Amino acid sequence: MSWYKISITAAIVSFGGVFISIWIIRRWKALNYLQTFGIVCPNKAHFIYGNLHHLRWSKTENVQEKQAEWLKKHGKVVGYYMGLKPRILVADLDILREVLIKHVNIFTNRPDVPRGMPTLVSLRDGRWKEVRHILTPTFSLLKLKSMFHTINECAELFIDILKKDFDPSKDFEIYEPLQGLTLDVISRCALALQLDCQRNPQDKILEAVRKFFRLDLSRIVVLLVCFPGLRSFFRMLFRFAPSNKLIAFVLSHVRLVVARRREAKEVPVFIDALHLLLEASEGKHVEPESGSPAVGLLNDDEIAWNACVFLLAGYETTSTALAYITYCLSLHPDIQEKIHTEIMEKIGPGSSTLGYDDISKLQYLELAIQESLRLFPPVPLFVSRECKETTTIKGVTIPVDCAVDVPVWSIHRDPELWPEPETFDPLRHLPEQKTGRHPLAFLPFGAGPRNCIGGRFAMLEMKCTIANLVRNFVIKASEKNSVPLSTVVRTTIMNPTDGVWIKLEKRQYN
Ligand code: HEM
Repeated sequence: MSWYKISITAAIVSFGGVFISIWIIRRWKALNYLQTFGIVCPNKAHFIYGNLHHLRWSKTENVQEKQAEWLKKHGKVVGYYMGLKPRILVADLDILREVLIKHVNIFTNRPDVPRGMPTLVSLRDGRWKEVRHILTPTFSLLKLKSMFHTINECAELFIDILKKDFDPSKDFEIYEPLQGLTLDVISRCALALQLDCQRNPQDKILEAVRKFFRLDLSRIVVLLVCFPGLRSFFRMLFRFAPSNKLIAFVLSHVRLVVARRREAKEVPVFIDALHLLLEASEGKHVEPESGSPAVGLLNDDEIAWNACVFLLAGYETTSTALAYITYCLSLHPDIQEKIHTEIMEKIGPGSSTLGYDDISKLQYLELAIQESLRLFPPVPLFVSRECKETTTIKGVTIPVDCAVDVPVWSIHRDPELWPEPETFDPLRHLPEQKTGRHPLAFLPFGAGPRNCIGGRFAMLEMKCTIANLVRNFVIKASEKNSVPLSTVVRTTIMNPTDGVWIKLEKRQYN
């Protein structure tokens, strides 16, 4: 071999050696980042995955159970790594109050949400604040009142379809019909888009959003978590991915509605989210904080994406919550009967249409819904904030770029906050029972200025649906459900793995 070939080989080997050494040192340093700030990391992080394999690949436990185990063993602040990304699981409610509420300027953004989609969920810093300000009035009490008629119409159709299809001798899977219901409701209330998913379970949009939430992106997510440097490459590939096609499909429908609205220049019967978004695009609505009028305006992309996010966020979360409530009531006939008695006393028997004021009288029903949200929070892993500057709270130093994760499921089942946490007891949520309990002990909708914008809307929809259901049927337990009910978190929503099975018995009134 000639000398110059030897020197080229030697140069490549040395260059490769230096490159690999730097890569190893940088990874090693990254995986010791939290420890240098005194954060306890209970499990040794894998050089490639971090602690991903501890959380996501267990055959016996799901993510939220593993988190609960760490917190039980190692205290209320626990560090871990998703790939190289440092994260701190914080179950100390005083620290969480500082993070979610007091220091919102430092903890403004959600970590790891895909960038490039200008939605409320993923927007950052000042732009998030402006868009949140524009969209907050969408679900004010007044607007909710004007939406109630539409919500109840969909709930009544749900009951009619159940009555037509039901067979008292058969077990009935209720999660899928509930998904049709919630998509009909949110598409009408947020976008004035008349879908008919309940009568047409093959509706293309329903199928598209269903597929979107069932996509198992786990392998790609694992790669991205382990090698964040690959993100731009995958962003390019995602254009061709099925999930992107589904979003594009929903987006194109939303854009069509936007165009029709603009042409017609009509004001809808009630002011829906799309109307507010369109007004914002014309500068009628916004008071930009920056002083420059153009900054506050929404562009067409932001309108379509945010309308789309309402559709997605409002559909899966609420149908999942409703499925768990139905499940809890099927196991607790005594509580179901109390709800029925309340309906009889406050509204009366018969088949009169429910009104907004009727629903606000049903306090015990609201307590039962809250208790189901405590035991089965549909969004248990999404309350999370990225730290913009190293901050010390109650002696715990949270380093810059680290994510603070709120273990909602563990907090909701902490026996110090909730005695006998496995017991389904709606009365825990009575105002007098709440005194003395930390305000952050219950966070199914997150907390602070970045909490769920649709929480009140979801509560109204759930109360209306369950009131209609309990008024017409006795919900009975089915043996088809696993005990305890098996759940799975694919991305953000905790779904019942095999749906929710119940039996229904029609109520008879004279
Ligand atoms: C039972 C139903 C629902 C549950 C359990 C739920 C739960 C949550 C949670 C836990 C968050 C994160 C909050 C945080 O980080 O502090 C969130 C955010 C959000 N939710 Fe919901 N949600 C529900 C229904 C809805 C509905 C009906 C809509 C819209 C119509 C909606 C729209 C959103 C949006 C846009 C965000 C992001 C807010 C922001 O970043 O400013 N959600 N939700």
